[in-house]
Amino acid sequence: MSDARPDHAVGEAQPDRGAGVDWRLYLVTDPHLGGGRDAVPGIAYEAVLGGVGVVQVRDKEGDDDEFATHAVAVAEAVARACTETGRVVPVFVNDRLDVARELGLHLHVGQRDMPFARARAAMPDDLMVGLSIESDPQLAAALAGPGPVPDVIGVSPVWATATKTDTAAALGPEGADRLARAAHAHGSVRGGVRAVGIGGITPTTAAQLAATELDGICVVSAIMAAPDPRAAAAELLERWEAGKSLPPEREPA
Ligand SMILES: Cc1ncc(COP(=O)(O)OP(=O)(O)O)c(N)n1
Ligand SMILES: Cc1nc(C(=O)O)sc1CCOP(=O)(O)O
Ligand SMILES: [Mg+2]
Repeated sequence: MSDARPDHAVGEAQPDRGAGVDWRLYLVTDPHLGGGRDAVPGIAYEAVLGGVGVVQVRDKEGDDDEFATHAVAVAEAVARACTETGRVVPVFVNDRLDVARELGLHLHVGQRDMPFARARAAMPDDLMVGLSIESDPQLAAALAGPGPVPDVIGVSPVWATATKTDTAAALGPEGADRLARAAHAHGSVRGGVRAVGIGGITPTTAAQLAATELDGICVVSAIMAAPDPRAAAAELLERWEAGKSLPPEREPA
């Protein structure tokens, strides 16, 4: 599992919106695991101080107005942490296109939400749209063109998780690596389509993914349910980085 990346300078057809984003550690929020909706902004703030580089606001309950109020609170907390750290941390909205548009936030959709092409067409050009990918055929379809491709894919799930039980079959590190390679090889975005793995990622499993071509790991419970979200984020990042610095596994002779 090498780090080699193709050169995408030729044939670029889509803005590289994901450039400059620190994809290594992506937090998806959850109001229940976090101890209630009101606790989520504080957790997101702490998580960014601990090293989270991307945040997605996910809350399946409530109407769009309630969700928007919640998303504003989370985005403001992330902005405060960015001011303190000098970093730029993009905020995605899970599922809700109208809220993302209204608030000027990025959007993540899944295979059972609205079609990606519809979401992309409705979103402003400067905002990212992410898509969940559960299989090779789904990725092939997402990259087939001729329309825009996702700015980032959530490779899902890497492992089974109690946080979301209606997932596709677990891909494992090998499957996640295969999908990340295919996303990176896509030629219409200069840096390739970014890929983060989601599902069952903990400090223990994070290091196993560092050897893949994923750009990062995406977690819910490992940060939302942690007693100290800042320390949890820092530990996840440390495990990811430690895994990156291990020598590559030798091919059998
Ligand atoms: C980064 C990322 N990847 C995958 C998902 C899952 O999206 P989806 O399949 O639409 O499921 P819900 O999160 O909407 O329940 C995600 N949210 N983020
Ligand atoms: C939000 C989400 N989507 C998944 C998918 O497979 O599409 S798994 C998941 C939850 C991941 O939670 P945890 O980090 O606690 O395992
Ligand atoms: Mg969804």
